[in-house]
Amino acid sequence: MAGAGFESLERCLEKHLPLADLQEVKRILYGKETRKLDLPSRAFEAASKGDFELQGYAFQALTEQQRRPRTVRMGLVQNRTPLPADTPVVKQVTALHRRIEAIVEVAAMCGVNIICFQEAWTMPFAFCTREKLPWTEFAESAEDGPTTKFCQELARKHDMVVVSPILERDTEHGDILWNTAVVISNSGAVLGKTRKNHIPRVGDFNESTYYMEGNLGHPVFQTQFGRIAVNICYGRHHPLNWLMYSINGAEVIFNPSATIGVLSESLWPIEARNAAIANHCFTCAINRVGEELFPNEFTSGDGKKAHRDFGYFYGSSYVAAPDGSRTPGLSRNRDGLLVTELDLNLCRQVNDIWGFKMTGRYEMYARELAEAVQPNYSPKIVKE
Ligand SMILES: NC(=O)NCCC(=O)O
Repeated sequence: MAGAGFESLERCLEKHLPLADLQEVKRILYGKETRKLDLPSRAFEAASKGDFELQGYAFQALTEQQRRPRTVRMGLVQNRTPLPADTPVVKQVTALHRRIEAIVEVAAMCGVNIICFQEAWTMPFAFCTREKLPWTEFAESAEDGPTTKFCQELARKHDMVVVSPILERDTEHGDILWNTAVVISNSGAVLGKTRKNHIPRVGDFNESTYYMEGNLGHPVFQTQFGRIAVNICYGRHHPLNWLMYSINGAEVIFNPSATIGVLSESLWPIEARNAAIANHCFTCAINRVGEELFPNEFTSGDGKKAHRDFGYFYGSSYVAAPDGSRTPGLSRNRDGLLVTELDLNLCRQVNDIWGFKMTGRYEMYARELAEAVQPNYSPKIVKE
């Protein structure tokens, strides 16, 4: 399994394919070509100084007679945890705040309207350990914890909507933990929060020791820059999860994630992209980067030796559009900011062509699913 040595699929194709073949391969693998965004040179300079990658692409929609283009810029941030996992908790959180602050500065130079960070961005992805302290100390209030306050400052300063996925401690309800994304308006107000609906129990991703399946359903947030939703990590394997955000009107669905190569790298380019196609919306898939080493060994319940690392988080964040086109991914091995310009009018334009909302037969599925979840249901198998 490739680690940091393999930079990205795109670089590999560009390096090895003759130009004519490369164009055809990209047409088939990536759909209609996204235009490179002309981002300010000072943004590239700041990114290079801050040692993170900066890429920018634009998706086009057709010009309409009665609606003006609804052009907005999204920022996706992928990053390593800058300090070792055994550093004191507050130091780690502060280092992450400083890192993200620098990346958001560059996003602001690039005119980003909505920015989203990776899943549980204020901490190492410690859920594999199944230990409680110190990891549960990374949990914070979604409404007024230090990270939310930090993001409110960013939102106000840069007139930017901030999507901040954190480990939430809900002091109003028994001090319990949730895997939550806080959505902060560009005014600086907390617009609301959404919780991870599907919790993995796969190998080291056995997260149910910490929090249970979200209880907030599928909220969509009306922002000044479009209607957004957040489908956290493992939720991307569940087509109905994407569907419900889309039914509630999401035009852009973020998928902040933490996932490793050995488990999901071949699924990664497919799932969020397929969700964009199936639901006539944009999807933004974000993954963390690098290896995280924990102080104590843990096992994965698979008979293999105990280990202290999780595997390789392969980055590769990308955006997919309702017409099936997608940006190249950020690299597998560097912190990065992906800036994309979207015309949200594309959602309805593609809906009018393919008509999945119209042909979806939701009433039939609602009826059949309502029957199928009954304890006395017997599957409709026709036998001789
Ligand atoms: N964080 C998380 O839900 N990871 C699960 C692994 C995956 O969905 O690829």
